[in-house]
Amino acid sequence: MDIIFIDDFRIATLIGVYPREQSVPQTVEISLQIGLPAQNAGRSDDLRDTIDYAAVVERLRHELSSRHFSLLEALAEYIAELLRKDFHARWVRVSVAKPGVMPGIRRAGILIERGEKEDASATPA
Ligand SMILES: Nc1nc2c(c(=O)[nH]1)N=C([C@H](O)[C@@H](O)CO)CN2
Repeated sequence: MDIIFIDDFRIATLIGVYPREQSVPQTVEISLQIGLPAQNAGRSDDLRDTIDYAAVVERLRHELSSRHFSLLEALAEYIAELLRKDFHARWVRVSVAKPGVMPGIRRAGILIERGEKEDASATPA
């Protein structure tokens, strides 16, 4: 399995359980690991054989500009599902965090993994 990663994508969105959080956007930090079959693009050197990380970022910008989630868990689940269904990721690790959410805490968040990490198509070395 090859893993595309996007680290600390910072974006403002409506997120939170409290009333104020439903009208004032907050910054969240999103990190993604996106697993796909090994070596295809490495061998072909063709963007069509992989997942375009720029397309992922643009899609998330679009989605998060028009949605509200109460929990970070729900946002992470939404992103994981989108990556698996629309980008055909085999396995994803999604972390979503709120920076500075409480005094003395750098950030708090959630990390989820979805899909199969084993690469059934991998040939033994
Ligand atoms: N497990 C979670 N706990 C909390 C969340 C969350 O998304 N997942 N959210 C909040 C509030 O929205 C908080 O961020 C406001 O400071 C509290 N706990």
